[in-house]
Amino acid sequence: MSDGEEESSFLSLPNSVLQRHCLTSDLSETATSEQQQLLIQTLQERVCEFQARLRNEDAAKQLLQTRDHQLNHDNHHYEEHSSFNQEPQEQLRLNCVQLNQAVSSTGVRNSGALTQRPLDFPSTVQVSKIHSQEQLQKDEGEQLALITGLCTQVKELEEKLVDQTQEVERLRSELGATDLEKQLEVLESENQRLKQELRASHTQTSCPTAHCPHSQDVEALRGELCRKGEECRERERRLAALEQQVQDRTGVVVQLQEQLEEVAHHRQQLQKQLEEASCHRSQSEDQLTSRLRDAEEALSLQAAQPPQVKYVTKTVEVESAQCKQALMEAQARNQALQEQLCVQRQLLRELEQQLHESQRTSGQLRQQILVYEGEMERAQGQLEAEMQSLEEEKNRVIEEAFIRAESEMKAVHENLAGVRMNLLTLQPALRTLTCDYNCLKRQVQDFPYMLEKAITEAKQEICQVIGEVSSANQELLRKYKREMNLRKKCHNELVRLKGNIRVLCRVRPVCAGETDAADTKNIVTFDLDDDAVLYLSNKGKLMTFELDKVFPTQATQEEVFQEVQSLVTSCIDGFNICIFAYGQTGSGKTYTMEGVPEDPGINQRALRLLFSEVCEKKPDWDYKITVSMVEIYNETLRNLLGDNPNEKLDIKMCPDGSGQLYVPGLTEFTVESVEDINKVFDLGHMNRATACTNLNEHSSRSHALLIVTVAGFNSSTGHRTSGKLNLVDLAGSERIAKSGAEGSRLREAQCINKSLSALGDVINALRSKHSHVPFRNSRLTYLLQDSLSGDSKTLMMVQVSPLESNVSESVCSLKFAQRVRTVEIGPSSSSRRQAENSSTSSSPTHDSVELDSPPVTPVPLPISRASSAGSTLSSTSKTPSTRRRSHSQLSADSQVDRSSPLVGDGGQDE
Ligand SMILES: Nc1ncnc2c1ncn2[C@@H]1O[C@H](COP(=O)(O)OP(=O)(O)OP(=O)(O)O)[C@@H](O)[C@H]1O
Repeated sequence: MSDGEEESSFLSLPNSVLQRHCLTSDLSETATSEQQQLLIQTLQERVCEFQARLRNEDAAKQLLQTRDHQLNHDNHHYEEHSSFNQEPQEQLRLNCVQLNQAVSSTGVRNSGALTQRPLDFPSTVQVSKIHSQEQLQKDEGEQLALITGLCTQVKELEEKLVDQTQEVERLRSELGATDLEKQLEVLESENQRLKQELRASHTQTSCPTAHCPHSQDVEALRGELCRKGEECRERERRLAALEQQVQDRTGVVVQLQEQLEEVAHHRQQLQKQLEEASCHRSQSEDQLTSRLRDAEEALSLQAAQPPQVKYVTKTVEVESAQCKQALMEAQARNQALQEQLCVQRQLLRELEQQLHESQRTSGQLRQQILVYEGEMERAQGQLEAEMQSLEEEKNRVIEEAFIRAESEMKAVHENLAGVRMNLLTLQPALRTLTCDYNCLKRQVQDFPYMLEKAITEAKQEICQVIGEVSSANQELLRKYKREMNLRKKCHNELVRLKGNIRVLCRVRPVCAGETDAADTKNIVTFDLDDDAVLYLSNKGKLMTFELDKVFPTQATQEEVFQEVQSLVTSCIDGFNICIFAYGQTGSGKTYTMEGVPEDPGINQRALRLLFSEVCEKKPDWDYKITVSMVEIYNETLRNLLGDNPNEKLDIKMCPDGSGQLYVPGLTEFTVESVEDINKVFDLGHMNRATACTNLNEHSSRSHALLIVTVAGFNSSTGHRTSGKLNLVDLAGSERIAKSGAEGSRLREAQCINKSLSALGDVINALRSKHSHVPFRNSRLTYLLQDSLSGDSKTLMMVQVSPLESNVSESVCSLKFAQRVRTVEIGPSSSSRRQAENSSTSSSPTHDSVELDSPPVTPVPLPISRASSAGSTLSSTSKTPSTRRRSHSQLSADSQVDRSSPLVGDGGQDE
């Protein structure tokens, strides 16, 4: 049997019962219709009552929707304010929203189910049988179990929410007050305290700190400290922001919790209402059941009573019309009730469909709840992991900051201790400095007065010292002049003692090309004990020659120059000097005078010595050195430094009537260095070479003169000096008979012999004090007139060849040299010089006159002719000497021994 059939039978039960009663008894039918009416009224009242409850449930549903909307709004607000751990929070928020929606929908649907359930009971009460009632009770129990399960889940979710809230609170409390944070706070407070101490110490020691060696360290540490403080403050700000976020989220969670509590409370109210409705339904059910039972009992009692046929028949007969009418009406009402019952059945079926849908929705919601729970657990796990990592990160950062702050604090402490120590050590120094400063301040205040006083005293002292120095300077200058004159005189005397005419001899070595020849036997020997003696082996006889000095073959250019440099120095003092190189051709005259580039001779060394001497006398003396080069060939005078080397020069007398000679057109070059000398020598050699076809032969047949003039001026004394150094490379002295010359060679030889003979005559005349000195017999003596007369000094370097083939010429040269030497330094002359020395010492007046007199400027080129023009010796020796004597200087020439005539071998050829 189906449910519809059961319900139909159940609903039709009263009618069948009534019909049966109507057939059996009119009383029972009347009672049944009244009961049915009462039942119908009761059912109608219950329907109205459940409709009112349905409206209440709709109102509750709207209230729940409103709260859901508020929850969504709060969740949205929570989402907007969430910035910490965005992803897990977002997930949590979505889960909460879904959960809330699920709870809301579940609540709504449950409430809907609950609101629909009371409608079931009247229908069930009216139409179901006992087993149908049990089925309904079973369904109701399932729904109640479902609601209870949902409530349990809601409670669990609430508990989880509470747990999460507590966890958040715990984390927030941990964030706010961990040990590390406490340590950090302690460190920060300690940091602040140290900063204040450091600031105070810095304020107290602002001045000493400027000199503190650790000030830079302190400044650096202070900067580091400020930086760390900034970091701490930044972290504090971040921590405060995190706390603020946590507080905000906590507030949101609390709000959500409150809303959930409200929802739960409302749900509990609804549940109570549901329970009340269930209770009320069960009561109504019980009442209906009892009434039905009473009605059945009444029917059974009525059926059990003996039938009263008569009365009934009568009654039926009497009341049949009325009963029929009532029956019709009852049937009509029954029909209406059946229609209503059909409607209610239809409604019941719809409600059952809704119940099924609600059950299906509940299953889906359960699954969603499970899904949400899983997601919530996962989100919670992620949140816990994130919180754990954040916690670890926070602890690590705090530990690092703590360690760093500790080390920095230690360093700051150490530096502070150092600063304190420095302060302690600086304080005494500061006191000392203060005392020194005060002392210096007083000194500075007194300084102007002291300075003025000191300046005045210094001025006086300086004036006094200047006066003393000036007088001492004058005295020194006077002494200097006296000493200079004395030195000159001494030097002059030394040179004079050596002889005004000195004769040296130099023997050249055997040259490389001469060693293989047959006549290369060395005929010259020397005395090892006496460097003035030379032995010459001539045809088996050993001839001895004594000269002033003999240079052996191995003598160097420097050694030779050592012997002549005193004469060069005399030139600076204003004396005229003549240095001759005499000897046969190839005996080494040019080598001695000019030398070779790598080993220069007397000419260049003399000029170098002049330069060095002149430099030493600066700045008192200012010297000018000029150079001329002249060649005399065949009694012709040629200017070797001029533009035209073939131009012939002449010796003329000055037109001013002074009687001095000069050489018009003679070129002079001022030289100041060795480079100038080399240039002049190169120019002279070049001009000499252009005027001849064979330079070697030409040089052998001509005299070469290098005339050096040294003019000095003393700016201190105003004195002037002028000396002339004549360096003469004479032509070869070999005899014509031996050379066998003819023609031009014969003329050359005649000119050479003439000039050499004239030189011998001049020296002889000077020696003999002849009234006439034949200077004009040759161009050579005429040109050297002023350098051969007076107190001039002459050095004759006799060059000798060591070869046997040249022995006769060597003998002639040596005899000539020895006679020249004899003229000056004969025994009588030496004794006279000694006597002169003794007379010098015994004649102070004469000596004082000589010593105190400055050197007289000798007659420069142009050459004075006064001596040669003089007819007597006195006049000859007088002219230059007189000039010197006019400057209180006596001529040594007056002491010359005139006993030995100079008519030697040099004139043998004539
Ligand atoms: N002391 C010496 N040491 C080395 N070589 C020397 C020396 N003297 C001369 N000679 C050499 O002897 C040679 C002849 O010398 P030098 O030309 O100087 O003679 P001279 O007398 O000037 O001849 P002339 O009258 O022809 O000019 C040269 O080659 C020179 O180098």
